[in-house]
Amino acid sequence: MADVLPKVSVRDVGKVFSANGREVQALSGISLDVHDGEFLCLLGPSGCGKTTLLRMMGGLERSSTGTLRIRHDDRSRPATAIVFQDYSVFPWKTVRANVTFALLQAGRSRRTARDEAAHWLDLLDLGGFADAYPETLSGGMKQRVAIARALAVRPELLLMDEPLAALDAQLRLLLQEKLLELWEADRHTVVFVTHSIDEALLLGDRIAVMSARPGRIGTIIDVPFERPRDPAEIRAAREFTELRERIWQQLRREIQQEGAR
Ligand SMILES: Nc1ncnc2c1ncn2[C@@H]1O[C@H](COP(=O)(O)OP(=O)(O)OP(=O)(O)O)[C@@H](O)[C@H]1O
Repeated sequence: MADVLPKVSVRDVGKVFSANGREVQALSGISLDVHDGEFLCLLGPSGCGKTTLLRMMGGLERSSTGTLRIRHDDRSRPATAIVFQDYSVFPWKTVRANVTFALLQAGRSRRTARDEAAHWLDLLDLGGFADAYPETLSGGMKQRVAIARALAVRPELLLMDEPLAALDAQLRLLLQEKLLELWEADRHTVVFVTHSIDEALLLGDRIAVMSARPGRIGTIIDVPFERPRDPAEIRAAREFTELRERIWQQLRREIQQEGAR
């Protein structure tokens, strides 16, 4: 009955870090399911453990308590791929080689890797920069390389940790729209960490709002906008404004509580 199991199943997960003889309880009692083909956003105050939870899903961190399971059905695809905030691309490789390398690692033949890399670079409007090195690119372009690389290997679960946070406001809007378009074309499972309520409302199917540290899942909001979404229409909708305010009030309380401790 693999098809009824969630893609990601998190049960009562806690995480304690030990640093400089001090223990930090980063997460506590996290339970959450992510379903096949769902775009789930994690939103929460700074330091509430969003990155920690995402890194656990990507196998980069172990939980201290509880269980976290990722359902991996198709062994020809990687279980996960991660896009970080800081444009983590190989600086010594060209744009094309960055993407081709990931595809070779994922088991593609050299020829298929080259063809698929070209396809993804075109989709991310990087076709004209295939032979450039990352240092010659803007932040937005570097991040598009990182996104192309992650999407190209077709992971069963794509994890994104504030991928647009370092971009300027206009570029961020453009890349949000690009991500929306690409995601709606094939609807793979995504967990996306963001600080932006607007971004979460535009992209997400559900938004998990976390409490201040130790992070817990506070509420989970179903985003009511139908797909495919038109960004301009969504941003202008009354429901968008109302939901944004509701989520902000909740975040505000969490941030104030954190500040009062
Ligand atoms: N390797 C580590 N060692 C010690 N403490 C850590 C480590 N990683 C994270 N922490 C602590 O765990 C808590 C959660 O950190 P995390 O980065 O997951 O939060 P976040 O919600 O992603 O924060 P932000 O929104 O600011 O990026 C913080 O208090 C952080 O200092």
